[in-house]
Amino acid sequence: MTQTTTGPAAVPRAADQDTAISVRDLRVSYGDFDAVRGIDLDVRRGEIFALLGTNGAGKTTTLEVLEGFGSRTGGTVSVLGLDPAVDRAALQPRMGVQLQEGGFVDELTVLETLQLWQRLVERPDRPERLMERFELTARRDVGVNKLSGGEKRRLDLAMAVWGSPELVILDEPTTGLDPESRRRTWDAIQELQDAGRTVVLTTHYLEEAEALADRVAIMHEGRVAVAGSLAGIVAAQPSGFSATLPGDVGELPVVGGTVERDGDRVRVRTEDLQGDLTAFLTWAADRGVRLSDLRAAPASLADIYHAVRTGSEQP
Ligand SMILES: Nc1ncnc2c1ncn2[C@@H]1O[C@H](COP(=O)(O)OP(=O)(O)OP(=O)(O)O)[C@@H](O)[C@H]1O
Repeated sequence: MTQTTTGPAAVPRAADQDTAISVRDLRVSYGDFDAVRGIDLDVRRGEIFALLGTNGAGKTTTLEVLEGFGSRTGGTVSVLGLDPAVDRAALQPRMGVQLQEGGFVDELTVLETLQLWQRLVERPDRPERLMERFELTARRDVGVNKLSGGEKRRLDLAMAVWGSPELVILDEPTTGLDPESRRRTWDAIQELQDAGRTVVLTTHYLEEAEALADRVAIMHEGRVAVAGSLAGIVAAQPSGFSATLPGDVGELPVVGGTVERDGDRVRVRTEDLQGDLTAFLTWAADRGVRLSDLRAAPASLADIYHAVRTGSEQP
């Protein structure tokens, strides 16, 4: 299916010292299917921004527009002060990109691939440094078509961070990596930020976003459902407590939050943790109900993601 496009809808906003990416009302349609349905995004310079979301939410489509590979149906997009649909050539030296599936020349070895990259990319760097950084030195003379999935992912990442560009866009950088390689990739992403670079990444691993991202956006069905700093979006969500009941205890107390029951396990999500927990404990004490495994906890990113996925968090 081909993308429908009416070209850039408007001139992007002027470059802002603090803003790396600004997206307003971005829309992308494939034929009559609306993959991205009017999203706004702001990525600040020097931050790590994670785009999360369900399968088919529109993350890759959005990244492709930012990278200048995908065309949009509507909206304005500014990347490092430029419109990627118009200024891709000017952006290329300033931006490193890792696509979801890298394309290599099968006939080349790892070293030859990086040497070719050295000739193509305007930012200076050395194949040896990148092979060392991404544990590919032992595979330097191996054809890229013989690499494992994880090794290919690391080679792809090496090419994206080549010469430490101003902005790095990574589409699922750690998918298929073993835990140790994932950890090293996180270190490499963190190093980019320490050097003042901006990183935008997509991931299905919530712990990855929690470990790395300053701010996140969760997409669902072409829209941004939730966006902000991790601390901010978690604080805006109801907390919860859970406990296991000893058996049949009759009617549970009425509390302000939502009560879910699964066998003897009861879970309450509430805006008023102290009030509802007090009511629950008072009810248990009055009836001599002995609760076990009682836990109170703030909302987690997983809770928020679940709420987005199940539609209880509407955009
Ligand atoms: N070239 C295309 N033609 C038609 N539909 C497409 C095309 N590319 C993507 N889509 C559809 O657009 C929607 C968004 O796809 P996209 O790849 O952006 O999602 P995603 O959030 O990256 O998903 P995932 O997490 O599964 O990688 C999906 O429903 C997908 O099938």
